[in-house]
Amino acid sequence: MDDSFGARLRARMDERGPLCVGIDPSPALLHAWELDDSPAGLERFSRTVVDAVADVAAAVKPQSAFYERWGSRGIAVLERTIADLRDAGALVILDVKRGDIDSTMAAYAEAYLDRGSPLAADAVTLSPYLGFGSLEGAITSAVANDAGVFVLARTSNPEAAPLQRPVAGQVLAGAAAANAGHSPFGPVGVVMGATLPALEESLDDLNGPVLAPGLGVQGATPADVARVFASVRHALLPSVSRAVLADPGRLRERTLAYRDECVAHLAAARV
Ligand SMILES: O=C(O)c1cc(=O)[nH]c(=O)n1[C@@H]1O[C@H](COP(=O)(O)O)[C@@H](O)[C@H]1O
Repeated sequence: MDDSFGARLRARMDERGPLCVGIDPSPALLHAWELDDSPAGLERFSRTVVDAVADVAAAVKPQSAFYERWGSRGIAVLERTIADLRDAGALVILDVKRGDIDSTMAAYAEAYLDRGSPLAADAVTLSPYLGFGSLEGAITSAVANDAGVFVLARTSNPEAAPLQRPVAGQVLAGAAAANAGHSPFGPVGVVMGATLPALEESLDDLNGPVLAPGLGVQGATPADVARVFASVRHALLPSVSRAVLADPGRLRERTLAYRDECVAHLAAARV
């Protein structure tokens, strides 16, 4: 059986639809949930999200920053959250946006991708701004561990374009080269913001998944995502955090609503 990240992700997307749900326990959301801003609050928040969405999302994406705020106690909660997600059958994309050079990058890969690590996820987000080649060790490690990486290409935030536009072609070419020959997807996904008004770069040769955060609070709708990413609809993972997390009583309902809207708009989208 093919146990690669690409095969596992493909199976989840076919089974559950394409939605990725973020776990972003910000101080504002902890407050809205009437939880303490504390490791105990983080843990309660994370467990509640895991219970509500782990079996309906294609992937779940914990945002490491909100756990790192609490130092070792926060990281301990993140470890348990990753374990809970895996026990519940969810694919975990750990959002850490790491990027560094040779042995340092290798240490990050060991922390987040090595099967034996307490923080091992199915995939991590990586930043390519030390050169796409600096990620090579992490990509090799991902393949060896049946894991994946998502490399920032065109992010959802408004200030990103002047820096990223000139180099996005290199990022996409590097990802496509690493994915060549893999089926159904290679190990290297890319991050393309759901808020992008249009695709300026072709994703036709990527042969990898496309993570598109920015649904909801950042302004993108399922219709926008379907319009912009119609050409790669089978590889698209739209991602939402705050718009689903805002109300603890409606987590599952909002997840299913976003998922169903994404499925419907993607199915109807014209290339
Ligand atoms: O890598 C990411 O997930 C990411 C990339 C990007 O371009 N934009 C972006 O918002 N994200 C992350 O996706 C989440 C978005 O959260 P919401 O705006 O609440 O849906 C945050 O954890 C961001 O760090």
